[in-house]
Amino acid sequence: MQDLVFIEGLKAKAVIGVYDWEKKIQQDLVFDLEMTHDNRVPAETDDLSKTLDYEAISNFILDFCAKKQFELIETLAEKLLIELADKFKLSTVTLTLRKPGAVPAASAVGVKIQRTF
Ligand SMILES: Nc1nc2c(c(=O)[nH]1)N=C([C@H](O)[C@@H](O)CO)CN2
Repeated sequence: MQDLVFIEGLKAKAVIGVYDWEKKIQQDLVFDLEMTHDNRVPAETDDLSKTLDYEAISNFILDFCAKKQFELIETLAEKLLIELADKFKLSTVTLTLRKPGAVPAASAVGVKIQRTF
């Protein structure tokens, strides 16, 4: 198994959706991320700068959601990963993005994507 740094259940607010009423409100989104990283290097040096800082990455996602607006969660997921990969030098990332309120009969709906940069 490859080493990972992960973030689970990160809750963000965003203006997101295809319908007119959705463009006037903020809705909940929930992010799970798995990012491959060789964790032996930070473990040997005990140095935050040698790892993927899950706090900085979480804050980047919250800020991205607060500032950007899209119709599809697919678009948000794709554009977010491109910016995250550039800023944090990510290798392979798996992102699960849930929109919990979208289908009341479902506990959650969303998308899952994996990209290698
Ligand atoms: N695959 C997707 N399907 C749907 C999306 C989406 O972003 N991706 N969005 C909507 C609406 O915005 C919906 O969330 C409103 O409740 C419908 N289907």
